[in-house]
Amino acid sequence: MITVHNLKKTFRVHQGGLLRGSSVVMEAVKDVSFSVERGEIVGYLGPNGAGKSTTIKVLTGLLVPDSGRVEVGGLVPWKDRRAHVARLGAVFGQRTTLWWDLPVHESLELLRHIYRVPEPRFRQNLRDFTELLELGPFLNTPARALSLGQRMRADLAAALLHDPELLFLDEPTVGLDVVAKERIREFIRHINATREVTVLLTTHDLGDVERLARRVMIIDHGSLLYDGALASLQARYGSARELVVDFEFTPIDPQVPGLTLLGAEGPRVRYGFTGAAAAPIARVTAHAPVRDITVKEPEIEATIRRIYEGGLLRDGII
Ligand SMILES: Nc1ncnc2c1ncn2[C@@H]1O[C@H](COP(=O)(O)OP(=O)(O)OP(=O)(O)O)[C@@H](O)[C@H]1O
Repeated sequence: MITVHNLKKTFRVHQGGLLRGSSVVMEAVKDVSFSVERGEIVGYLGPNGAGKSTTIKVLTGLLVPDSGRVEVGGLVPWKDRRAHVARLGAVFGQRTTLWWDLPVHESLELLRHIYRVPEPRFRQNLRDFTELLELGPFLNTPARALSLGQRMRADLAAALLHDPELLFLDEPTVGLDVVAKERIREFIRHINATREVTVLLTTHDLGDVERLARRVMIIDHGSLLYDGALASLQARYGSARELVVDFEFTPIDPQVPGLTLLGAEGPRVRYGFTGAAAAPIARVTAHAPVRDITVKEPEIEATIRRIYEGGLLRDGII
């Protein structure tokens, strides 16, 4: 579906004013290669300024790269712009594609004309999305009067009305409460499963990634640092699992052979371990009488932070 080979995009950045100042070349995307299969949901992650939007803009045909080969569904985005755009949809959490003063259904009608969606297909899609996204109560409301969650749902419908094969989602749940986030994620999963829509998801919300994407790509300073399963990222770069033990009494010596002591506060002691929990639990219970034990999994958030901060994957470590 998507093939990107040695993609490079630079910007000339002016310093000290356009007329007199000098300019430097900023390498937003350095040498990025990846491919995405039809029907995949891929999380595209990276800290601010990493190069995510630049990649997406090239993929949508908005920017022409300096060099590299890019094909989406057999088309070169910036060359076959019209045909390309007809096959993709996009939702940007931070802004809307709806007309601000028009009732939602009129925006959708306008998009039907722009994308030349056949009338029966439009009706069917509108029916489906109205039901799945519960658009009914606000189809007659202008976009400016929608809540953020309603606006996001209307934007998703707008992006999918013309049956795109590929969907770009940029922060699709930003600013929403947990219930609204979950509803949007459920819908994305649904259209991916039932319509085989390929999804490229850029987000800072790792909940989106955990719930939607099995595969993640991580970019930083314009270079791809990781491309693979979310699960292996966690297994390879996540911190250790944690055993939180409440002993019956404050142990005289909280050290347990084979476990890493992370901290002790009265009878509550935390240990780090890797692998299965059974053996560490047996060790702890043999050490002193135990009242309660919980296992804390390392958070994906912490793993990704470690990668950004430590440059863990840079310099050929992967
Ligand atoms: N039009 C432009 N002119 C000059 N520099 C740009 C332009 N667009 C992006 N850049 C620079 O390129 C780098 C990559 O930016 P990009 O917007 O792709 O990052 P990002 O990963 O999408 O970040 P964010 O998460 O903040 O959206 C940044 O240093 C940015 O300042």
